[in-house]
Amino acid sequence: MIEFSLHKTLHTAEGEMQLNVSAKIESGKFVSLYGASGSGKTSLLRMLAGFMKPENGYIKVNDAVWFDRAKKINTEPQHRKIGFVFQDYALFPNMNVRENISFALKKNESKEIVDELLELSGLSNLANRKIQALSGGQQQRVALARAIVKKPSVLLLDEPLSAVDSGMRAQLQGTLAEMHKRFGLTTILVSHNSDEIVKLSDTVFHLENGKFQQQAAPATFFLNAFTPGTLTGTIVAIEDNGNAVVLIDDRMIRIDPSIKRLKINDKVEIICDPGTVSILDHRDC
Ligand SMILES: Nc1ncnc2c1ncn2[C@@H]1O[C@H](COP(=O)(O)OP(=O)(O)OP(=O)(O)O)[C@@H](O)[C@H]1O
Repeated sequence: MIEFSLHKTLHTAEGEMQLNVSAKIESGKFVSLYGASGSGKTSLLRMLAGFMKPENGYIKVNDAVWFDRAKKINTEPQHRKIGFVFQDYALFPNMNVRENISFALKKNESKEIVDELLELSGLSNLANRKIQALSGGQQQRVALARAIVKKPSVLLLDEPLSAVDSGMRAQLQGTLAEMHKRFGLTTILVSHNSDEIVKLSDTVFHLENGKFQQQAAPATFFLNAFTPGTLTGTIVAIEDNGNAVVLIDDRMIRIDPSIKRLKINDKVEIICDPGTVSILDHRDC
C-alpha cells in the first residue's frame, strides 16, 4: 500500500499554485495520473521519488515511511525502493544493453532477473549491443527493464512512451502491462493518452490545478469526461454493409448512417454523445 498526503507551493507562469494531493494506492495496482499540462503531475512523481521536497505531509510505502515532515523524515531517493522512467531517460551510452540493465545490481546479487527482463522486453538478441545502436523504442525498453531490475515497491513512469510512434507505443504498452503483472509492481503512470490509460490502468486520478478532482475507473472517467459536441469529418469509405468510415482530423470512426445517400468525399457533421453517434447533417461534394 502506498499512502501519501503532500503539499507543495509550485511557481507557475501564472503565479503560485498549491499542490495538495492525498491518496491510498493498493499494492499491485496500476494507477494513471491524467491532467492538463502544468497541473502538477511530474511534481507529484518527483516528490514520491524524493527529487522534490514537499513542504508538508507524508509518504508511507508498505511499512516504510519515506517522508514525514512532522517527524523530519526524508529518505534519500537511492534508499526509496523506486524504479522510474522519465521522458528524458538517461541510459549509459558507453555500456551495452545488458550492462545498462544490470548496473543497479550489487556484485553478489543474482543476475537471473536480467535475463528474464531481456526476454520479456524482446531484447535478448540485442544484449551486447551498445545503446547508440538502438532505436528510440528499443532504448525505452532498456530504460523500463533497468527501472524494474531491483524489483521496486513503486514504479514511476512519466510519459515514457510519448516519443515513440504509435505502433511501437502499442508494443511497449504490452511489455509494460506484462512486466507490471509478472513482477507484481505498483505502478504510477503519467499519461495524456486516454487509450493508453484505459488499456493499462485500474484507476485514473484526474489532477487539475494541483488537486485530485476525481478518482475513477478509466473507462467510466473518459466516458463521463466526453462532453457532447459536434465533429466535422469527411467520408473516406463506404463499406459493403453500408457503414461509412469518417475521417475526423487524423482519426477514423465507423458509423451506421441513418441517411443512406452518403458517398465518398461527402462532408458530415456528427453529434457525439456518450454511447451514441448520430449524423446531424451532410453536404454532397
Ligand atoms: N521545484 C519547483 N518548485 C516550484 N515550482 C515548480 C518546481 N518544478 C516545477 N514547478 C512548476 O510547477 C508547475 C507544474 O509542473 P509539472 O511539471 O508538475 O506539471 P505537469 O502536470 O507534469 O505538466 P506537463 O503535463 O506539461 O508535463 C509548473 O508551472 C512548473 O513550472
